[in-house]
Amino acid sequence: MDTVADKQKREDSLNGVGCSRKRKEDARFIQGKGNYTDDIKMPGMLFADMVRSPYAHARIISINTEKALALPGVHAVLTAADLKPLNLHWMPTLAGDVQAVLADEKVHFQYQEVALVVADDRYIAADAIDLVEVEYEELPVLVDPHKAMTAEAPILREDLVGKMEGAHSTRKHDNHIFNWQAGEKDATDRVFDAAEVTVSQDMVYHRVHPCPLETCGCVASMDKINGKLTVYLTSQAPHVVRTVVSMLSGLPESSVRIVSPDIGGGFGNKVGIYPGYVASIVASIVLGVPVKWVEDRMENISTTAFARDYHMRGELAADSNGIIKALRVNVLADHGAFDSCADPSKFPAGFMHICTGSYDIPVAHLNVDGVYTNKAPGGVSYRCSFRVTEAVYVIERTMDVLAQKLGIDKAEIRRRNFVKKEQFPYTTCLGFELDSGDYHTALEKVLDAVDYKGLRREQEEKRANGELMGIGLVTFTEVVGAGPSKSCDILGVGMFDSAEIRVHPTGSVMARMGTITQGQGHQTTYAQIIASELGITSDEIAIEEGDTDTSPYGLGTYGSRSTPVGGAATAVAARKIKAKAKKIAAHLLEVSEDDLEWEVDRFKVKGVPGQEKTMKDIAWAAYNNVPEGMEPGLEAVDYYDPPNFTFPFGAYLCVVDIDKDTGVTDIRRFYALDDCGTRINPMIIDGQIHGGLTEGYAVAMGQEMPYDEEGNLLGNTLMDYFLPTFVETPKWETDYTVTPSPHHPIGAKGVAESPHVGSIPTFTSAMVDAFAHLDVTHMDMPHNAYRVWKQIKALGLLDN
Ligand code: PCD
Ligand SMILES: [Cu+]
Repeated sequence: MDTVADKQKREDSLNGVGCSRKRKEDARFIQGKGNYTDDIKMPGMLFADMVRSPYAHARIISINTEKALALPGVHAVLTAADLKPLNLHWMPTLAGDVQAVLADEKVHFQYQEVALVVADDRYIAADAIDLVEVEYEELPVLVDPHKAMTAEAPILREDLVGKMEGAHSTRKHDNHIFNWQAGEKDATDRVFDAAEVTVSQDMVYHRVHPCPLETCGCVASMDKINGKLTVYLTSQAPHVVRTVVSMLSGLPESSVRIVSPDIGGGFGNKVGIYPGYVASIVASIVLGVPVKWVEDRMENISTTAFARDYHMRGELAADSNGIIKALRVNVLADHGAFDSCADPSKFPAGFMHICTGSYDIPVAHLNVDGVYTNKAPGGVSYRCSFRVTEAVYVIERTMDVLAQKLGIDKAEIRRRNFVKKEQFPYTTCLGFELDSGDYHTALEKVLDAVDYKGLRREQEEKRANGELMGIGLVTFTEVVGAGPSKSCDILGVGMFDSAEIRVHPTGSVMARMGTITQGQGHQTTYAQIIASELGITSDEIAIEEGDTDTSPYGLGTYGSRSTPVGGAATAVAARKIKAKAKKIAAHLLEVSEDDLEWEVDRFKVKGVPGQEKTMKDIAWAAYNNVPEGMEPGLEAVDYYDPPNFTFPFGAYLCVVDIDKDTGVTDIRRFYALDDCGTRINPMIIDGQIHGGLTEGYAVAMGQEMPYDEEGNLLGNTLMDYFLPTFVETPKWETDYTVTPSPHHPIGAKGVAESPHVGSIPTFTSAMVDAFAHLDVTHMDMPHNAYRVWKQIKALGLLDN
């Protein structure tokens, strides 16, 4: 007998969408049984290490490898001269520039790759590094991006001199990379000229570095007998790497296999292709044996994929009630020595034009100039969808400045300017179509939860006592899920993603995706989507990603795109299977398809109790009893090209107490409300939010990549570079609302980046708020105790 209880029981046993299922992958991780790139061992494998430049800008006069080659155990030392005949001494970047694989005549940043040593083991390779003699002639160094386009600036990229047509625009100077604009300049300027109130705030979004626990590395293995190149690589985008390797090497894609094994965190650091990978592949081809190259922590921090380094000015025009009339944003982007930003091809400034935020802004103009400096290349989206972090920072900071100028409360000014629930889908004046949102509800929920009015009263009392307490508030909108192929591609490949699902005769499932988990728990959550769609329990569904020989082509995992794109492909592929299953069920039950209805895990004949076939029955029949003319088997592939991005949002509030004598900050409270539409696994979402908030805290309060005037990076170890541990990390409070995406098959939006994107301006907002009564409108990050103390001192607040 079917009862409601029975149905519920079957539903629960699926562990499908909405269930806080424990992470399947944790069983191996917590037992030390993960399989990372450095765990890969192959017969005859050699080890590589990199000779790097001590100078930020210098000409290479000569490289002498003799002594290094004479060291017992050393097999080869590769330099640009060895790569040149193969035309591999330079490689194309995702941003349409080129980057030296091994320095060719010149070094452009400190620690740049100069030569690769290959030896019997890592220790010998490291000893041989010291024996490679490189003679340099130092050149003037350019560190300050503001000086890059001046007449006195040294020219960095001699390979580009005279080439004034860049990949994205005409170049105005030899150190200029591109100019990129969005919106309407004249119309915006006119509104500013006539506005009742305007504000303008300069801010530096400092250079930081995503810091995954596992550094970058690879094992390259050229099998000369079979002509097959296999590379184990800690990559967030293995299929793209395969395409690029094939294009560079001339090997057919079918002869290249890229495998991303377990990944110890990505955070955007593992999207790009680094010189070490190319050099290791060449070494394996030359030597005919597998070559392993794994960088150390210092190499990782100093040379791979920095993030941010945006020097921004945010301007708002408004009326005296704080209603925004126009937004103007100007950016000077420091891209380092080569433009290797990881952005979709047509977006040299990523999705910076989401800088209209959650607000109904009639007109805006965004201007971005990218320049070269003598710093490491990168420009990756460190837990953000391509410059969304920067965009949210500039609008949220400028909103606060406007509120302060008008004496309107931060919450109130946001309330007045929000895009309203009934305005969705809402097209921003810079061109994004926000799919869904309910900003007012989210904000009010947070204000109630923390007793905002009470906090403001407390702050007033504290101020009267000379104490420093700040309240930060941010209401953000992100753009994630790159993206519709019509607007987004990487090297010409559209940014769809894929899923391939096979249901076996006994009803268990093997599914493969074009994305790749780095700790997000995809093996757990994709199974939940399939479970709900097909009525098969999650535990019987195996998920595999990351091997280009077996998984369908996909663009990878970054920019919180796995759920919006890969998750959608998964649901659609499952629905294709379900449609076939329905035909088989109709055949088995000898009724028409129209007579069937779906219930949890089975098709039932409407109105005839007991006449039903479960997915398990159908799976078995798919391999021995299908309707006349139907092919056997039960599987489907879907390549999903999303119609739009998804726009998750949130409201974050932070309370800080600052010690007046030391500048030490205590994050007393941090309340984060996120809306990512349909929630697949609430526990994983909570974990993702904790992780993102912690990384946001790191960026806002401590992480930085300071360079001295000679281009020396000061602080490239974890002694200097702030990686918060359990000890420093504040306590996070999380909350949610659910506003599904109308165009996503299950209504889900991405979530993993939101906490990072949303929290960083919240910390700054709180820090500034502590000093707002003293007319401070902005403080640049990182808000470490020393910098805060200097601010306190400058304001004359110290007693002695
Ligand atoms: N609605 C919803 C959404 C979501 N989810 C979940 O959560 C996660 C996430 O998701 P997403 O948002 O979609 O994302 P993805 O794509 O997957 O991922 C990516 C991200 O992720 C994050 N997180 C993490 N975690 C970990 N552990 N590790 C890592 O590394 C990482 N990284 C980071 C980053 S940075 Mo970039 O790359 O920068 O752009 S971006 C990023 C997964 O699992 C999923 O399923 C759910 O449940 N629901
Ligand atoms: Cu970004």
